[in-house]
Amino acid sequence: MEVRARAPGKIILAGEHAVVHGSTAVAASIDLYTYASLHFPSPSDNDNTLKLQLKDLDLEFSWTVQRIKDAFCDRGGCNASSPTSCSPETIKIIAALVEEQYIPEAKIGLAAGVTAFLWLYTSIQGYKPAKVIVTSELPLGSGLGSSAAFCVSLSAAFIALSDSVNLDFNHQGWLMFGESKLELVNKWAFEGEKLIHGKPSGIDNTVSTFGNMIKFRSGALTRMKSNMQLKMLITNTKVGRNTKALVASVSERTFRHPDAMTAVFTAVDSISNKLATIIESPASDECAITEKEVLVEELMEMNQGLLQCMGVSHASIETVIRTTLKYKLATKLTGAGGGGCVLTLLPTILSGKIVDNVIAELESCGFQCLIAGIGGNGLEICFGCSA
Ligand SMILES: Nc1ncnc2c1ncn2[C@@H]1O[C@H](COP(=O)(O)OP(=O)(O)O)[C@@H](O)[C@H]1O
Ligand SMILES: C[C@@](O)(CCOP(=O)(O)O)CC(=O)O
Ligand SMILES: [Mg+2]
Repeated sequence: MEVRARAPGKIILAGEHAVVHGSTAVAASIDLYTYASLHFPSPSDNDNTLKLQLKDLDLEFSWTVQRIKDAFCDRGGCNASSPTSCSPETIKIIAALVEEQYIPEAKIGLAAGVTAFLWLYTSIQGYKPAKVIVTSELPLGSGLGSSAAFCVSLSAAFIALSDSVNLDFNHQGWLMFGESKLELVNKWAFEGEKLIHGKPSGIDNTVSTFGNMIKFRSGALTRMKSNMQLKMLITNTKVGRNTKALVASVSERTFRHPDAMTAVFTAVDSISNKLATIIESPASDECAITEKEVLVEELMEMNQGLLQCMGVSHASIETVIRTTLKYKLATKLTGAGGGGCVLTLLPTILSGKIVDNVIAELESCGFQCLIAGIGGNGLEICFGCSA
């Protein structure tokens, strides 16, 4: 029995970081996915291990089921239908299981992902032997929500083959979960994100699960009906960073300057709400589209200024901003910042030649550019698609 799940990455159009502190944010899924497949060996395979293969990173981790049971002192039955947080004691147990595995020093950030994997698997599936294979089209640790897509795809694969679900295993091709299953996956994925991010807002796992474009505030999602075809250039500065550390640094700044930071978060909230209104409002003709794009650009610039106030910009991000400004284009960071990816709005009237020139100039600085499809489906699963 095998299932494959795929979960998209995301861009945050407005409101990152502030959303952790209760402000509104706007995010959209992108058509780059993380895939997780779950395969149970048959009894004749005589395989008593739990394996996690990170295929594109050329890494495999493996534990005997007995080793996991011993570590957890056989804590008893799992419960797929009731998402729970990993306690500090269990984090220590899992940390010991992760430490036993070889993770190259340069990729030590993966330890958080492997921790989330072990928590999600043992909580949803218990101590069954299995092989889990993960591949991803998303750059890791770059602001495109790879951590959330990882947690969503794993949770979905584990839930799809749990005893509590009734699915059509003969369905051909990609299949969407119903609303209640999506909510269950989203809750589990949030628990995984907590192990990777420390204090996530939940926006990344929510947009990865439900797809499309969403407005998100204090854990609640509003699905948006976009009336605007946004074309965004995504520039990866390739400067590595870690969301957990950046989220913590904003919290520390908020602790030191509560009044100023509250004002910053309030301003971001207004920007996100205004952006959502513009995106959702109908445009009657070409001119109105251009006017809307100018407003979006202005809001992106304002949001970027406030992200600078939060201390999460970076010299590489400023280079992208300066470069695109030469072409009169607006740019803001997306995700946690500190490097990672940056968004530039490509207005509809912009010629292909200019787009090529901007990309060439950015790539000559060592950055990587891509244009992704925005607002597609969220999580999907497939029974016949092997990894
Ligand atoms: N495909 C994957 N395999 C293993 N771990 C992953 C994978 N994708 C994400 N992760 C985990 O998520 C971390 C990156 O998350 P984060 O710092 O939030 O950046 P982002 O979510 O923007 O990519 C990685 O260091 C790793 O622990
Ligand atoms: C900074 C933040 O708003 C988004 C982080 O996104 P990413 O992990 O950098 O893709 C944190 C959060 O909302 O949980
Ligand atoms: Mg993340």
